[in-house]
Amino acid sequence: TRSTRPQRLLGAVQKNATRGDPCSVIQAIDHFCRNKEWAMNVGDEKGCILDAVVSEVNPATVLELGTYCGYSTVRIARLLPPDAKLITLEFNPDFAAIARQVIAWAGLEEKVQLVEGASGDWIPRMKEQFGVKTFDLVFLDHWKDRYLPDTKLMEECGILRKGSVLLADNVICPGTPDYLEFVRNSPRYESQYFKSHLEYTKVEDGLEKSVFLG
Ligand SMILES: Cn1ncc2cc([C@H](O)c3cccc(CNC(=O)c4cc(-c5ccc(F)cc5)cc(O)c4O)c3)ccc21
Ligand SMILES: [Mg+2]
Repeated sequence: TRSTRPQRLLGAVQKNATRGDPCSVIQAIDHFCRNKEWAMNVGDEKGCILDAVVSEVNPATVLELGTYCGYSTVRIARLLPPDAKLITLEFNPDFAAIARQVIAWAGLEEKVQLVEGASGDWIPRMKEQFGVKTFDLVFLDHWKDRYLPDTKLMEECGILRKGSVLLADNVICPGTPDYLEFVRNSPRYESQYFKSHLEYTKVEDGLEKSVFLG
């Protein structure tokens, strides 16, 4: 039977990237998506903004909502200090299977815990299951209508601390209007918009960085 796009993306990584070299994995995926098949990775342009925020926060604990093929997982994990931990949630088993192999090809398995399941089910279990008290950085890139409910859930579960940074992809395209209105108007967040473009296109998109004020 015909392969899937994630399978073809993994093939491009295994063919063109060097094992243990995260930058070559990132380049191989960006080349594949720009020249062969578009895929919904955060991409190179928004990826540079993601890199800057990760470097600024220098997080010990990161939560990623929506792994997909692991592109942003690799982008983030490659910048983390040695004993930092990235937990990434993926509910789609086919995406999870590809992402595990992409993360392994980059040699970043030690820093990444990929959990198969839905954000709503796992956010309440972070403390007991993984011994994580709070997250220094959360990258939101899953279903756009889940950004707001999951942010409220993270607050309720106490996994955000004063200064925790939320970085949300696609706030313009496909768009997350309810989330944007919330973080921009809530007194409990200091929000900033980073204008960019939808991955591999000229369409406007951007990242919203929101600092939880406790
Ligand atoms: C609950 N829960 N918990 C974990 C979890 C994980 C997932 C999956 O990883 C998953 C599956 C399908 C879709 C997404 C969201 N991503 C998008 O929909 C998206 C679209 C576009 C775009 C833009 C323009 C187009 F024309 C078409 C697609 C550009 C982008 O960067 C995207 O991130 C995420 C889902 C729910 C989950
Ligand atoms: Mg996205």
